[in-house]
Amino acid sequence: MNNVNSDGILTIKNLSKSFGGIKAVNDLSFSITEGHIHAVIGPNGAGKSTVFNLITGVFMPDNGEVRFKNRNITSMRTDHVAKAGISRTFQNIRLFPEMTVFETVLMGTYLITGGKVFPALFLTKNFRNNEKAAKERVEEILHFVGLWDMRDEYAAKLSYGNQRRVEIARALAMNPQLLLLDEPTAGMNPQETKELMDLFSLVNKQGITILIIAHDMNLVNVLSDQITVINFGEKLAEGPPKMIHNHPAVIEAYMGRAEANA
Ligand SMILES: Nc1ncnc2c1ncn2[C@@H]1O[C@H](COP(=O)(O)OP(=O)(O)OP(=O)(O)O)[C@@H](O)[C@H]1O
Repeated sequence: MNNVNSDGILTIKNLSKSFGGIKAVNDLSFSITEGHIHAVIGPNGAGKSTVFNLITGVFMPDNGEVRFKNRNITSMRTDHVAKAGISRTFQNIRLFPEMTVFETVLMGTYLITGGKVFPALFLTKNFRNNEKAAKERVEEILHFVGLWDMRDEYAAKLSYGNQRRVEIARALAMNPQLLLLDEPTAGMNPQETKELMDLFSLVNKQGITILIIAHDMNLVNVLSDQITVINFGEKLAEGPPKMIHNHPAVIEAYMGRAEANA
């Protein structure tokens, strides 16, 4: 189970993390191929969000390694992980109530502008050039995600589906090579889900590799190239959607023993 392709854009090797007595992630290894949409699925409490938090430096692993583009990023600070080229959205949408859509996405470009106080205060030429480039980038992204007409509205007042788009736009503003999406369609209606799936495909076609956590089997079956199934923090199965869909251990873990036997 722990054989991993170490040529992937992101490789996790023997990763473990416990909280008290709970092994949230247990000796987990997998690798994501550049350009793929890779899904991580599993029942509630399986350890999916913990994996994201270990990749992005929110938690330090007890054991194991995270490599991004052949660079060891294990336990790297979250802002350094973002600068290295990994950005993410959260399971619970995190938006500032007093910021417009444009301002929120502009925040994501601080990696381009540097976000430094001195040049901002004295409006240095460099700062103005960076600021102009950042605003142009935000405009481009807002058109891309379909939010340009809502740019001056408060982000937190938009529909749930559009709030999620703002989060995705903010993540894209950081120019990621790898985008991590933690249950991006949770709480969405079928129409919003369909539209977001189309958006993820478009993002992927721009050359951005995607790692997505999802509960919705249909979503991952349609969207992903590869699926890693985890349960109790361990890898249960891995493969393309067709293989995972019919995997008895996955059906049992994911949908319950009764359905597996039906
Ligand atoms: N900060 C924490 N402190 C203590 N326990 C935690 C913490 N984060 C996660 N856990 C525990 O680790 C286990 C894995 O949780 P995690 O949130 O990673 O699972 P998940 O697969 O993302 O679940 P869900 O699908 O419900 O979001 C759970 O038992 C959870 O209670």
